[in-house]
Amino acid sequence: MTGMLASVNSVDEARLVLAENVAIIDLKEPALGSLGGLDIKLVKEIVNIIGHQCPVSATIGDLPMQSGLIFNAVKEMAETGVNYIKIGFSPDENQQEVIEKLTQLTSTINLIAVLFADTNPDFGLIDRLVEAGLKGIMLDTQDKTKGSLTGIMARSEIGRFVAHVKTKQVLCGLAGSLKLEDIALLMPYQPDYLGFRGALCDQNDRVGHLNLRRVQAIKQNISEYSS
Ligand SMILES: O=C[C@H](O)COP(=O)(O)O
Repeated sequence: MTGMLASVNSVDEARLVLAENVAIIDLKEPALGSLGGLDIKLVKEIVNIIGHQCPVSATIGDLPMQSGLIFNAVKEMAETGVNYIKIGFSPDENQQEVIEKLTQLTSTINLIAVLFADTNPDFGLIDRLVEAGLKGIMLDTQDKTKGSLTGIMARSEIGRFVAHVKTKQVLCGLAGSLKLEDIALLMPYQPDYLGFRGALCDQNDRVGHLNLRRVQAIKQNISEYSS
């Protein structure tokens, strides 16, 4: 069963997608980058409003691969009560150090690693992230001007990613400027989540406002392929 992850940046947007029964409400500030971090106080406010009606994830921002910086940002975000914290893993010689530092947190905080399809990600990282105790791995895109995940990475590679993550029995998500028509291309791989921001907004403008009809159309389309 594949669920819809919807990225939002305000109380109003969170309420809108909650009413549409999305599977995960993802808190981020798209204007600040691919994984732009939302103000911590606002995250806390939204988490309190959502209560336990829907799982909530949040990003810690597009941070460099510095273990102390990421560790502190995760700890701070965890205090908001979000269910999942998403961390971007850009190719960098410090990736292993970051993973090792995060093992101190993975028994108490649900961490999701985000690999970027447009940075030639190393799928060998999947095993190391799971061994460190992360609860899920997503594929997304870093440069939002390059188009959809399906145009950036060969579908065979996307399928290989999903299959690999699923064998590890952690959550598997796909995102990256996904459009309505990408749903049909990606559903055969049965990821746990398909994540959207731009396609939910007027004119596919990810820094613009959510459009209810677009949210409904994408939710409906995923449901049709799931049933
Ligand atoms: O986690 C999902 C992302 O927010 C997707 O954003 P995007 O559709 O603008 O690439």
